[in-house]
Amino acid sequence: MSLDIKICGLSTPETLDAALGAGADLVGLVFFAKSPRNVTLDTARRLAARARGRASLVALTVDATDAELAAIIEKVSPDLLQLHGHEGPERVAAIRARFGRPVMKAVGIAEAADVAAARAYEGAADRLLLDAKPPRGAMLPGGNGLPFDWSLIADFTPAGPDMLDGPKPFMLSGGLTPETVGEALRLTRAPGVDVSSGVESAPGVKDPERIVAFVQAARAAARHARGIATSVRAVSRRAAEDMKT
Ligand SMILES: O=C(O)c1ccccc1N[C@@H]1O[C@H](COP(=O)(O)O)[C@@H](O)[C@H]1O
Repeated sequence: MSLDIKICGLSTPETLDAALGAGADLVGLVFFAKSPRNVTLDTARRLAARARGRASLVALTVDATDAELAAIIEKVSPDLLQLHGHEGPERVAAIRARFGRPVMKAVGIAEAADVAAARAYEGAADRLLLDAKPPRGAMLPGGNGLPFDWSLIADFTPAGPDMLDGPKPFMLSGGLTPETVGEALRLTRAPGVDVSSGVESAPGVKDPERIVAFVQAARAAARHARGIATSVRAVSRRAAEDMKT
């Protein structure tokens, strides 16, 4: 099954182990001082060593300087850089070229124009993260536990029998929870999902049970979608064969 699941904002060995044990594909560490999930470089280095080879390690930064990114790469060696600030397409492309790591650019979505604006990053970033826009005056540009109107991105993944087998151009985030991720996947057919607040008992405090519940709910929804895609593929094949005879 090719759904990618990312658990973000992990800051302790216990909760990292819960995510890895549940089968998360990506685990995220936050490098942003204002966040309750912020980790120091030393903590990050220890967590990275624990996760290496078991899941892709993501370093989340917000308008980081080259010097800050260089320090993260030297100490933590993440597999993917998540850029969650105001980085424009040129800055994203420059970071990707300079540091030689894949880059996922987060784009806030509140209306159709934001979806169009996200397309501007498609050549510069390896992947997009379609997230809710932060509310006015919010301290954090993400990790606010707020969903956006998923119907805005209903066309981002092409419908059809191959919808789960193609490249993974984006992940969906913003207020996802174990209770809502199935519906989010059904409506958006997103090839990846990312969660932080929705698997916490308090801001910055991850709940191992909710992490497991989230991964299980997302996998169940993906299996269901896979079943539908397989049926569609079989029907298409039969129709094509009927046309030949
Ligand atoms: O989690 C944070 O503290 C954070 C800080 C700064 C930028 C982004 C942050 N989190 C990311 O936001 C999305 C959505 O999170 P949530 O599930 O709505 O809480 C996710 O990618 C987090 O990694």
